[in-house]
Amino acid sequence: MYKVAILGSTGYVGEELVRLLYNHPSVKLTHLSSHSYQSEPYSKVYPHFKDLVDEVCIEDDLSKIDADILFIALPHGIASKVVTKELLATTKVIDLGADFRITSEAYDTWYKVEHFGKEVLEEAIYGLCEWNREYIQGARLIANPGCYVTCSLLSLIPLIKEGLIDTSTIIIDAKSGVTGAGRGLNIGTHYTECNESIKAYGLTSHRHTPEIEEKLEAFGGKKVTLTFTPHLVPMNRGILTTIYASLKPGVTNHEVNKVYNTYYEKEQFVRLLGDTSIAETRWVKGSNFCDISFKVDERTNRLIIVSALDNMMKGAASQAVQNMNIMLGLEEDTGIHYVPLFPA
Ligand SMILES: NC(=O)C1=CN([C@@H]2O[C@H](COP(=O)(O)OP(=O)(O)OC[C@H]3O[C@@H](n4cnc5c(N)ncnc54)[C@H](OP(=O)(O)O)[C@@H]3O)[C@@H](O)[C@H]2O)C=CC1
Ligand SMILES: CC(=O)N[C@@H](CCC(=O)OP(=O)(O)O)C(=O)O
Repeated sequence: MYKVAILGSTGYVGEELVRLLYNHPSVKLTHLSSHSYQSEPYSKVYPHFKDLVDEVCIEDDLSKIDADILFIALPHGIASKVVTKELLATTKVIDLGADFRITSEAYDTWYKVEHFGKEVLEEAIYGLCEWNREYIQGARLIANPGCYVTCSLLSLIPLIKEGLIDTSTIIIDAKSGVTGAGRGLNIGTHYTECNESIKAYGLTSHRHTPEIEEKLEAFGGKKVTLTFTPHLVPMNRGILTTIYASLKPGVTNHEVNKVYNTYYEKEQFVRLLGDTSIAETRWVKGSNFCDISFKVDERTNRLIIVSALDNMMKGAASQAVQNMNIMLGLEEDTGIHYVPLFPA
């Protein structure tokens, strides 16, 4: 049994990690950290864990944590202080925040907080499992991708890699459930402020933009500058990305289908709906699936890709566990092969 610690265990992503790892056959949850709930039983913070996870939350003092694997589910800006070469010498780390996902230059520009871990940043491996397995296997530090980013990258990388779309025309119109904003109090996610309304935010400035562009270039092989506009939707979970791009001359529906199949046919967590049904957040809730659908608009010569995943699962916690499974040489679907929850 591998010993696992979680920093930020009381946040939404931390809670999802606890749920998944509690059921994971190869790990034992040994340290659940919290600032606000120190010395409180975890099941008091989240009563659905009663009689299941009653362990007491501890402070996030790493000198008191002896774990084989450390998940960090803290707001960005903290992990870069916590992760050191000394820590990595004894512990595999999976960070679910943004601190190790992008170059330090992009981080400085878009996050505007000091990065304290530049010495370890260069050894971080980007944990987009379907595209980076080979490197994840030997990694000591994983940067788990962002939720909007996972949905966007899985949809776009094959098409860019195979030159099917004009990379100067990409527009990602994305929607997120409210859990995407975390559990902390925030006026924008107060019930009366977000219910019965849909709003766009972060126009031209959302922090996932550089992550999407950087990784499309890394995995797709072409420099991309795109428009990314996220929206907050009054639902608990889910990411839906509707992506528009002009097709290169002569590219047909058949070719798009073929390319997706080439890359994802054998991927158990990417489900291809082709152009026969359209991806929806409800069909992936509580699962590690990313559903991808598309339609060629022959009138405008534009491709429209609609993809969905659960922001707390494939967009965060279950992808992090998938990364852990790869790092440890376990079956990749161990503890994360859930049928989506419906109705939810
Ligand atoms: N929500 C989502 O869908 C996704 C989130 N992420 C990323 O995962 C990370 C966690 O997100 P999420 O769970 O949503 O956020 P939450 O706000 O729900 O949880 C954050 C956690 O960190 C602790 N915390 C807050 N501030 C501090 C601080 N200053 N120092 C130490 N601990 C602190 C909080 O609890 P306590 O006070 O008990 O310590 C809480 O446990 C973030 O980096 C986020 O960007 C990534 C993908 C998707
Ligand atoms: C709805 C909402 O507010 N979503 C968050 C993104 C989710 C998140 O936590 O960001 P990372 O994936 O980078 O960690 C936002 O737009 O900032």
